[in-house]
Amino acid sequence: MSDIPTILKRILERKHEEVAERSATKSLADLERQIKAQSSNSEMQPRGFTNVLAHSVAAGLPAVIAEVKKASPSKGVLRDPFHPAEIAQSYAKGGASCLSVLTDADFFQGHESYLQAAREACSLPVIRKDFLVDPYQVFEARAIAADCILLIVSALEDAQMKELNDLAIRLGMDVLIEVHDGDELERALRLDNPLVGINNRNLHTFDVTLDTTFELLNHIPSNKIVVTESGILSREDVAAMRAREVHSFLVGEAFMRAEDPGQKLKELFDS
Ligand SMILES: O=P(O)(O)OC[C@@H](O)[C@@H](O)c1c[nH]c2ccccc12
Repeated sequence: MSDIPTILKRILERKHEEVAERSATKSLADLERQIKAQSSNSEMQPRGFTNVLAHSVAAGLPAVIAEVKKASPSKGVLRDPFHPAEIAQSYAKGGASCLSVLTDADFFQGHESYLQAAREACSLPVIRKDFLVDPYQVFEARAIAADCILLIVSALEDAQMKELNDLAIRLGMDVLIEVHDGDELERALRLDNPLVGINNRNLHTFDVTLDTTFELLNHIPSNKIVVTESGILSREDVAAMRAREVHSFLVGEAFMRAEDPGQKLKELFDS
């Protein structure tokens, strides 16, 4: 992994430190016990992230994974003040299929409590958006009731990716596998997983182009659900994707900059 980009590399280094710090405070065994103790609580049951997307797509409707994100390394602060529960309710009202909540603190000003607050405020399935490099973080995701995790192919070796994927599934969560180029896609397709995210943002340079999705699309078997991620800003962007049979979208910035995020969702996606 010598050529991983500096920002991604910095983030991943920090994630390894974070896991070391956190597991010194709360052991993996403690986390597992917590998950077990919570498992009888119906509020904690996984909400079926992939299922919700699959239903929309089968009905020919756009499925929007609406992101709760205060800031990003490339754009700085996107929303201030920032109230995850209110944003979640607004998204639910606006017709979102699922939520994506950034839990990374150091680069995205996210927090685990934001995921919990957003999830409690609605009945939508939620993906923990973070940089997962260790099984500890997968257990952590389930402990805060995440319904799905993100795995970024460029951040992981094959064996690690499979380990984290299988663990998430064992814990009842779904997995969104994120790719940015053909090599990563090939690696992602080796996992038996229905959800493939194509990130239009290059994590090396932060450049965004929707062509990333258009180019990789032809190499994805039709039984996969393709989620186009990042840089969806206008109704034209949405129309261009739908014309190519891409019906699932992960959108953050366009919503976060709007006064009423759910209203903005309707503006972009209502026909
Ligand atoms: O804000 P945008 O351009 O609509 O993008 C949302 C989402 O795709 C982006 O936040 C994202 C995609 N993959 C990630 C991995 C980590 C952190 C963030 C991301």
